[in-house]
Amino acid sequence: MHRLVLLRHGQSVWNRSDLFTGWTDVDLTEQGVAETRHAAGLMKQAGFDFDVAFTSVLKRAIKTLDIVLEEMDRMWLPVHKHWRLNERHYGALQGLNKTETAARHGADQVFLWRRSWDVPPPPVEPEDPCSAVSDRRYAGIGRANLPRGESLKDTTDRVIPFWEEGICPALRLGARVLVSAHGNSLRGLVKHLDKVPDQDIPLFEIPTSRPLVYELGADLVPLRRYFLTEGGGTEEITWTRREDSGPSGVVAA
Ligand SMILES: O=C(O)[C@@H](CO)OP(=O)(O)O
Repeated sequence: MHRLVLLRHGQSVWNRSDLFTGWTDVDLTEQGVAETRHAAGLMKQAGFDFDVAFTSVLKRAIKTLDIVLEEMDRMWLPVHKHWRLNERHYGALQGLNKTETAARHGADQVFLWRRSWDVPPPPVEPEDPCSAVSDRRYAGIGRANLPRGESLKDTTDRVIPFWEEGICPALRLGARVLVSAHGNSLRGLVKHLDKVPDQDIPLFEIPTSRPLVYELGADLVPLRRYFLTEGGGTEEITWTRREDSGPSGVVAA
């Protein structure tokens, strides 16, 4: 059995202010730091340990990982940072208030932008300060490959190559893996791992700093998935058939 823990970063300054964040590099709030320390405590209490960690190139996920490794006295572990684990690029929505945007464009449109599988947000222009074009950390990617606004599908399509080439080899070697990333890069990974139908993924949310544990079989097929809870407890995720979504329809209970 292989164990993988997926951790969405703690509350960020822009989570607190209800702003579309995406690739904007914002910090954790005090609450985000506290809830991350708490998450580390839950993992320690459950007897978890890690051999390698992966994170994005955004400081809210990096700091979340640093806090966990410090709390678990594992600051010496190898850490790999990769832009493919970044949050979904929110295009021209980055920096806008989510509630005000819903008032302007309608709640249905904003729900499509935020939670649909394949509707991208309006793209950002390369000259816009929200664009990643002039950001040195993305210099090696090539302008043509830099996202200007991603749907969840686009995000998943760029996360999965790193999952397959960066993370799976470590799991196959027997490493216990921690991934500190973002709501949508992790939702995309969950969709891929559990083959969640497109119409059901909008219903699945990952709270900030709540360890999501996957137990994977020898072929890295998920056997069990659960959130860690207080006192070493677990909250199982069971993908159950949903009546109105056809034979393949599943939804997280
Ligand atoms: O703003 C963002 O980048 C994300 C995560 O906070 O928001 P959403 O909940 O819309 O996916």
